[in-house]
Amino acid sequence: MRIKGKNFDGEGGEEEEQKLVVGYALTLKKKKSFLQPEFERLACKKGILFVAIDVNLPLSDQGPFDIILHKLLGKEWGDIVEDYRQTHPEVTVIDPPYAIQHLHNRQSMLQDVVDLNLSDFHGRVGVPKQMVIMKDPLSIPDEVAKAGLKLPLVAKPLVVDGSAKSHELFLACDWSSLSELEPPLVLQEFVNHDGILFKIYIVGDAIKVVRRFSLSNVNQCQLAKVPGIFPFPRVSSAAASADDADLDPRVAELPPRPLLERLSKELRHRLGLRLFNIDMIREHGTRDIFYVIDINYFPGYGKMPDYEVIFTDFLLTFKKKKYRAISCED
Ligand SMILES: Nc1ncnc2c1ncn2[C@@H]1O[C@H](COP(=O)(O)OP(=O)(O)OP(=O)(O)O)[C@@H](O)[C@H]1O
Ligand SMILES: O=P(O)(O)O[C@H]1[C@H](OP(=O)(O)O)[C@@H](OP(=O)(O)O)[C@@H](O)[C@@H](O)[C@@H]1OP(=O)(O)O
Ligand SMILES: [Mg+2]
Ligand SMILES: [Mg+2]
Repeated sequence: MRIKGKNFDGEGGEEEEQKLVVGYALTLKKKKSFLQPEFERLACKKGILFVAIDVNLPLSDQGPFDIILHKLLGKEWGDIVEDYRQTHPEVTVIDPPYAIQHLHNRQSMLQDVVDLNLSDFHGRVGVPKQMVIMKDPLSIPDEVAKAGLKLPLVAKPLVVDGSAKSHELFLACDWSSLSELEPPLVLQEFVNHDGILFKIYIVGDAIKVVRRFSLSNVNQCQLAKVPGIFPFPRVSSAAASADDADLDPRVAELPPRPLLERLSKELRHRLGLRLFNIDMIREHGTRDIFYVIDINYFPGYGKMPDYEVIFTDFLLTFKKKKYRAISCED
């Protein structure tokens, strides 16, 4: 007998609380950073139960789930999730593998920002001039010159597959060194941005923006003095936030809220994704010229302030009238 969201067994009057069951398929690293004890506790209090998916067992034999969250490498896993999505329309799979795939290529990931053409809405949002090099490193200087790109350039592996190598970036400061780079890659003009980057986290309809430290400006004089290609560290994914740093207010000023809302909403729809973040920089010497340089699927939400509450609220929007006899201790 079901009464007002409770399930009674009819005999001893035992109550079974309704649970929202969230199956997750995440790497160990991601599980550790995302499923922090405080988050799990809060979610549990709100009736959300996280269940680990065993990737060695058929997905359909597990559950039942209300929601599936996933971020694992490889096409094989993507195919399994896509197949499950097709055959289990009653389960909310966050997000569709084909939509996530779009962010695995550094060229296609920024295409929607270009198409969006946000040129006069509380500021301008574009992407740095960039080109793709598929092969033949020796031809890079010529190709770059033909495309009209200016030095310095940021060289990024074309494919982002979650591996450490796909995050190995280089700053290329002179023409001849360009041939030392390893295609396939994206070459992107380096945009001076006073060393500060805005990470815009999206969780469904929610938006949270934080400041992170980034690369310092590079001037033409420095360029002439230091020819070559230089690897650079993953400065902006460090946990250290620049939110409390003593910054020039013109540099620290967050991008206008209406612009962030419009950009996030558009990208959510165009990408067909609910969980991602956008790396955005403000061009040095301007107040409202912004560039999107990177978009990441299911980023490090553990570093997002208030992520526990924001994520719990997001999951609760999928709450369905289902009653299950699973307790948080199971
Ligand atoms: N076009 C650019 N102009 C200036 N700085 C840039 C540019 N592209 C990248 N950077 C700097 O390099 C960092 C890494 O670049 P990017 O975010 O594209 O790499 P990633 O490996 O995808 O990083 P993430 O860890 O966020 O996934 C940026 O956070 C920023 O500090
Ligand atoms: O390492 P963290 O948990 O912080 O998350 C990072 C995440 O790594 P993980 O998914 O393996 O955890 C990265 O994913 P891949 O591109 O390598 O797939 C990428 O999204 C980064 O941008 C995230 O850092 P953030 O941009 O949010 O600071
Ligand atoms: Mg980035
Ligand atoms: Mg990235």
